Amino acid sequence: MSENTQTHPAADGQQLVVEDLHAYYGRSHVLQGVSLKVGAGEVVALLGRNGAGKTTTFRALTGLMPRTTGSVTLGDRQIGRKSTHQIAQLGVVYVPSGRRSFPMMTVKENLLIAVENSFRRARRKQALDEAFAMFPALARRVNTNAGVLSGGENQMLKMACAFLLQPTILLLDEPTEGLAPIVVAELVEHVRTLADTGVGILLAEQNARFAFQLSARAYVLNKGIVQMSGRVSELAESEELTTHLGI
Ligand SMILES: Nc1ncnc2c1ncn2[C@@H]1O[C@H](COP(=O)(O)OP(=O)(O)OP(=O)(O)O)[C@@H](O)[C@H]1O
Repeated sequence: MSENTQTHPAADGQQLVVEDLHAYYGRSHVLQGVSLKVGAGEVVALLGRNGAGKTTTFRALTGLMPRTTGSVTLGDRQIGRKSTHQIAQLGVVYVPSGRRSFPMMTVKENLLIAVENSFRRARRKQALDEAFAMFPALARRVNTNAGVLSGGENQMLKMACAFLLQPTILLLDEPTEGLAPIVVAELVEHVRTLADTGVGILLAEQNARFAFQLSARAYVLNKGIVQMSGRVSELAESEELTTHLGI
């Protein structure tokens, strides 16, 4: 991964543009022409019920689906045909839902894996310090095995690891899944702080209330199709939204 003069340069202003994305599991045509945009420093919600296609969208954007068509660009680069590793190196980083940190390794060891991928030795300590400053709860658990963290702490660890990969665009998949409301409220602040560093965030959520606190724009998926999109201030008033999300 490329080095920059600052430890965490704000993302370089590149926009993610997805046009007419189709994805298939075998014969099952799951995404049927998804188009969306995410700009630098923007939090954009990707809403939809269970099975609407949110995770499949993220998998398709990061080279994890067996068959896709359509165009995915980051800035002026086509990334749609690249490998998962190359896509991450170019700055599109996927944070899956559920518990996926290395459970038998400590918080610090998990973070070091990300740091060693992204920074030369001389800059690693500074980068780690920045991650701990951004997620103070992790600083208090530095030598704790990731496997015994609470759900909220684990989510923070995943977000901190992603931050250390110096993303341009973060794909955050249901960060609130299974978390208590008080922890969800704390996560709002962390997602905002990440976006304030210039990272564009595409936030997949069933929890529309959480997503609406963070996002100015949203896309609503239903059966692999973008059924609605626009400004959250307008979508939130729509009865159609209630039908699509069951809220
Ligand atoms: N490995 C798979 N093989 C076949 N079909 C799959 C597979 N994974 C998901 N699907 C199907 O693809 C569709 C979209 O699922 P996806 O997981 O993308 O939805 P989602 O919006 O992320 O929902 P959830 O919140 O439940 O993850 C669903 O109909 C689902 O059953």
